Amino acid sequence: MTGLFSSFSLKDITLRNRIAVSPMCQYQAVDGFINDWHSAHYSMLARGGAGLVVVEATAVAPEGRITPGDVGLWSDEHTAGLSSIAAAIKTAGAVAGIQLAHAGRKAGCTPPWQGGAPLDRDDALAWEPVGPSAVPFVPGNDYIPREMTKDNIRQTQQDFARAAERACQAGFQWLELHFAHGFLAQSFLSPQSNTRSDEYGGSLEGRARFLLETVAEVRKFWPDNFPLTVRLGVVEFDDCPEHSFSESLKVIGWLKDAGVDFVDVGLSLATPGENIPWAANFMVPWAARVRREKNIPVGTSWMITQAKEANEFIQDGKVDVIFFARTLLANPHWPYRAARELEITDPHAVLPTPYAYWLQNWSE
Ligand SMILES: C=C(C(=O)O)c1ccccc1
Repeated sequence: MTGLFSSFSLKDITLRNRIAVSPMCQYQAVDGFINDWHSAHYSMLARGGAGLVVVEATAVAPEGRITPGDVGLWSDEHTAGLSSIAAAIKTAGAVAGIQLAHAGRKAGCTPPWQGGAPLDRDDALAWEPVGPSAVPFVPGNDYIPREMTKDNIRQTQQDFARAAERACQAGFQWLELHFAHGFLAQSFLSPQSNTRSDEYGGSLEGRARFLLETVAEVRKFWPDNFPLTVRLGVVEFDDCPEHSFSESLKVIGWLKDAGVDFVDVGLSLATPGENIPWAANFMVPWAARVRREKNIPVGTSWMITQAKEANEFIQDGKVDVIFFARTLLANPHWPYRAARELEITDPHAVLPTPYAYWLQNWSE
């Protein structure tokens, strides 16, 4: 019976259940390197019973970091640390995934708990952001990205490809390209941020070109038998969400043709003024439409917290995998709680043996 605790196979990879740890930036790295924080963080989440653990937005270039504390994979030297994370995730029984990112015009900021604003220009850690056009994320703000040249574009696409190659070398088996949240790829797609008049702007084909060319380059280095996925902001909640959604459906068709196997349906966040309809499960209907209209497996996230609802979304064929973020931060053993609530046979078995043994006959 399909449900939250049924397996999910894509290419040669099988998830033990439909619960994914959503990539969640920790902003604890130094020069992109993994440290004890990440080791404990990802081991904790992987031992909680999820089927897939996706490592946080990992920068493909130093200037693509959201903050100086972002994890990086722009250098061969980063591979060893991430390989230990991939190994820990797989040892715990989950599939190891990683999200590759470039924050574009949203790069070079402080972590959200320090305000999330751009670093002071005289901060030794600061750098100039880049983007499709010299259009700031905050209208009228003087934190203006440098417009990328075509050489810059090609270099960034190669950065994604080489980072994908390193991710495979590190042992990851699920790759997510971060094409959402107003970061670089999303900012090429959105006419709010891309005012280019060359082949990387203007028409939808032009605005999607960076995404499609990046997928084509990554496809050369990421094994065909492992899932190549994207997190894509599919809707801009402006005065006509259906317009951006219809564009996104076309782009998803092109991405599928280019070799994308799965879409993690996300938010655009291309501009600060979006009127996001925050509510429980509010992205599920959008994900279900993508799945139905483009015949591609999907996942989604945002304010999904209830096991019975999540189970129904899978059973009803609305989504294939659910990406949980704060639900799992709040309780890393949430999958075990969900298994009990859904009355799965041997719910304790979602946990590693040393935990499962002591919980097999336990009740509160
Ligand atoms: C740091 C983020 C990411 O990696 O996507 C993010 C950005 C905006 C909202 C939620 C998460």
